[in-house]
Amino acid sequence: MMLEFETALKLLLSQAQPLEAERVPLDEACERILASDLKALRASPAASVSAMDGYAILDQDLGATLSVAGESFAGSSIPPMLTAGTCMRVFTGAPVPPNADRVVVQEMVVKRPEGAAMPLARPRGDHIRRAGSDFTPGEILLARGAALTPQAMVAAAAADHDRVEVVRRPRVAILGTGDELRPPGAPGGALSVPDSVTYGVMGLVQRYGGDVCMRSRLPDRPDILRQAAMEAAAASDVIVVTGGASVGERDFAKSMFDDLGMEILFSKVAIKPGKPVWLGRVRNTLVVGLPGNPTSAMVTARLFLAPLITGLAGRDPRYALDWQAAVLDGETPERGARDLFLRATRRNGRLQLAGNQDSGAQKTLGQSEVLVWLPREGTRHGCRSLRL
Ligand SMILES: Nc1nc2c(c(=O)[nH]1)N[C@H]1C(S)=C(S)[C@@H](COP(=O)(O)OP(=O)(O)OC[C@H]3O[C@@H](n4cnc5c(N)ncnc54)[C@H](O)[C@@H]3O)O[C@H]1N2
Ligand code: MOO
Repeated sequence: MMLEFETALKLLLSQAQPLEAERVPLDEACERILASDLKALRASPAASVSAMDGYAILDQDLGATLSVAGESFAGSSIPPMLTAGTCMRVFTGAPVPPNADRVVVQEMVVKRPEGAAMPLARPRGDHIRRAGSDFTPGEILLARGAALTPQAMVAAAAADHDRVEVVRRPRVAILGTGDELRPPGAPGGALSVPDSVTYGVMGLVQRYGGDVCMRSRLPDRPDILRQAAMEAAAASDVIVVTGGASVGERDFAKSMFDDLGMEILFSKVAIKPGKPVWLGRVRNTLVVGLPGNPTSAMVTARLFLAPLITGLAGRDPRYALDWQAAVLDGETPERGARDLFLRATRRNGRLQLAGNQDSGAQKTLGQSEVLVWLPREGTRHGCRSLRL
C-alpha cells in the first residue's frame, strides 16, 4: 500500500534516535553533536580584567595627575588595591586592582613627568570585564543536541574541556546495484553507465553527520547481493541500497535481505519522483532503499535519509527538514494526486523551476539548489522549499 508522505516521514523519524555517546578529544570534535549539556569548568574571566590598554583608576581621581603604582599584563596575578592618587598601568586582558572603578584608555591620558593626567569628564564605559561576567563555573554553555560549530568550539574550549561527550556518528554502508554500472572514468561497454548515485548519497551522508564505512557497486546477482547485505548489516547502523527498488525482473534490493529477516517499515510512498522508496530494519541496522533513477534517488535521500542520519547523529532530525514558504518565479504547476518534489534554483529571492524534471535527469539535478514541495490536491498548505 502506498503511504502518504507525512505518514512515511513520521515512521522514519520514529527510528531517528541518537546513537550512544562517546568521549572524543576536543581537537576532533568540530561538527560533532553534543550528547550531554556542556558545562563550564571555570569562570570567565577568572578575575576582573581590563578590556582596553590604559590606566585603572578610582573615580574620585578623575581630573587628577596620578602616580603609576605598577603594571599589569594578561596572565599577571591580581594587583594590589589602588590607593587614592595612584593608578595602575594595565593592558587588554590584564587583571585590574579589585577596587578599580574603571580603566581610562591610554588615548585619553596625558603622560607628564609628575605622573599620568586623567580626563576630568567621566568617560563612557568602565572598560572592565568583571569576574564571571561571561560565564560562571557549572553554567551550561551549549545544550545537548547542539552542533560543535566553529563558534561553539570556542565556547567548549573556553569552558576548559579537553574532551567532550558527543553522539557516535552513524556508520553507513552504501550498496549501489545494477549490472550496467561501472566506476566513472573506468572502461566498460558503450551502454554501461557511470555510477553517479552512490557519489551523491555519500556526499549527503557526510554532510548530515554520518561516516561512510562501506561503498560498493554490485551486479544484479542474488548470491552476490545476499553476501553484501550480510556484510553490510554486520558493519553498519544504516544500509542504503540504490536501484532495484521497482518491480523489474532484476529488482532484488529487498529480497537480498530475506535471509536476514528484514522487517519492512514502509514500501512505496505517494510522492513524485521517488515512489519506490522503502525503509526496512535488520536487527539494529536500518535499511533505506532508494530508487535507482538519479533524481529520484537524490530527492528521496534528501527527504528521508538526511533526517535519519541527522537524528542518529544526535541532532534534532528537523534540522534537515527546515521547510520555508516558497515563492516561485512564473506559474505554479498544477497539483497532482501525489506530492510533487521539484528541483529549482534561486533567482532574485524567487525560485526558478528547472526545465527538465525527469527522474533520470542528472544535469538539472546537479545545477539545482532547492527542492520545492508542491503538495497533492486537496492539501491546505502551499509550496514550501528545502535547501539541497
Ligand atoms: N512497471 C513499472 N516500472 C517502473 C515503476 C513502476 O512502478 N512500474 N517505477 C518506476 C520508478 S517511479 C522508478 S524511480 C524506477 C526505479 O527503479 P529501480 O529502483 O528499480 O532502479 P533501476 O531499475 O535499478 O534503475 C533505474 C535507472 O537508474 C539508473 N541507475 C541506477 N543506479 C544508478 C547509479 N548508481 N548511478 C547512475 N544511474 C543509476 C539505471 O541505469 C536506470 O536507468 O523504476 C520505474 N519503473
Ligand atoms: O518516481 Mo520514480 O521515482 O519516477 O523516478
